[in-house]
Amino acid sequence: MTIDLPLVARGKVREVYDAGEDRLLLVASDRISAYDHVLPTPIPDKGAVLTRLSVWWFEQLADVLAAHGAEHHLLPPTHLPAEVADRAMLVRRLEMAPVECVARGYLSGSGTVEYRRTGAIVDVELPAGLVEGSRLPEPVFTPSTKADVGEHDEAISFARTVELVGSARAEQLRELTLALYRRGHEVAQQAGIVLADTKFEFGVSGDTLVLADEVLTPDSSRFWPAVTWSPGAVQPSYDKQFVRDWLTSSGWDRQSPPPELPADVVDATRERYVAAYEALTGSSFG
Ligand SMILES: CCOC(=O)Cn1cc(-c2ncnc(N)c2C#N)cn1
Repeated sequence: MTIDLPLVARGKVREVYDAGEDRLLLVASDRISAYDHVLPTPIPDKGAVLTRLSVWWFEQLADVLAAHGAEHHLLPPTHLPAEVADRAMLVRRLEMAPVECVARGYLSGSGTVEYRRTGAIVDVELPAGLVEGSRLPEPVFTPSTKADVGEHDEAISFARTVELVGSARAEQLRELTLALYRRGHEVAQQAGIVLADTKFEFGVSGDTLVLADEVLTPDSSRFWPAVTWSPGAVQPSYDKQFVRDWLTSSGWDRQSPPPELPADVVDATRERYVAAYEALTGSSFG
């Protein structure tokens, strides 16, 4: 598949193309990553489901954005290249803020590692006695700087965020990130999904803050099934658990190139992405 546009950036599972006239084309692939590896077997429709979900969230979050004097970057889907139309977003090209805006409502992953080491996540103090999967008393803003391809983002303090974007913008990023997370968590809860944490990216257009990137997808967030939520262990992933369990049972050493997934794991995983979309939006994926 060749898109006749200049490639701007390539991530693990997505590409960004220059669509001209200050616009970009964000293309979500069917690739899936697990244990920091991109797997060789695509999940059919994953790119389309996650794109449709982002588009739906941009509409759902419009009131929260407006209440904070912010906008989003999505443009009407005109003239999308046919071969990627169902998994591409045409967006405004922005000056991107050099901060990954992470909101956490639960303790997990790198947050747990930091907490175990210091009782906090960088400069965000947390109460004693929390474990992997614990719900936090209040959602917290734990920004990070964008790492190079293949590296993990590095958590930074709010003071460092202020150095990077200025005080007023840093306050606005924190407030808006937490407001967007709260809305997402509320909607997800109704759908039987725990939105444990998420990462937003923002840009600016003139002096206006603009929500960019993909939004509240299982690739930018931790989705846990609500029915199995039980603090004290790594929580099952809503969408990737079949893949994780099969990779573990396959004996893969998590260092060498990962093995191909069997068809039943691919099918079950595709179904989880579709199920998440249909539970959140109330619409059939089709
Ligand atoms: C390959 C994956 O990398 C990314 O998506 C990160 N990224 C975001 C931009 C961007 N740059 C200007 N304006 C925007 N609206 C966006 C967006 N979204 C570029 N890379």
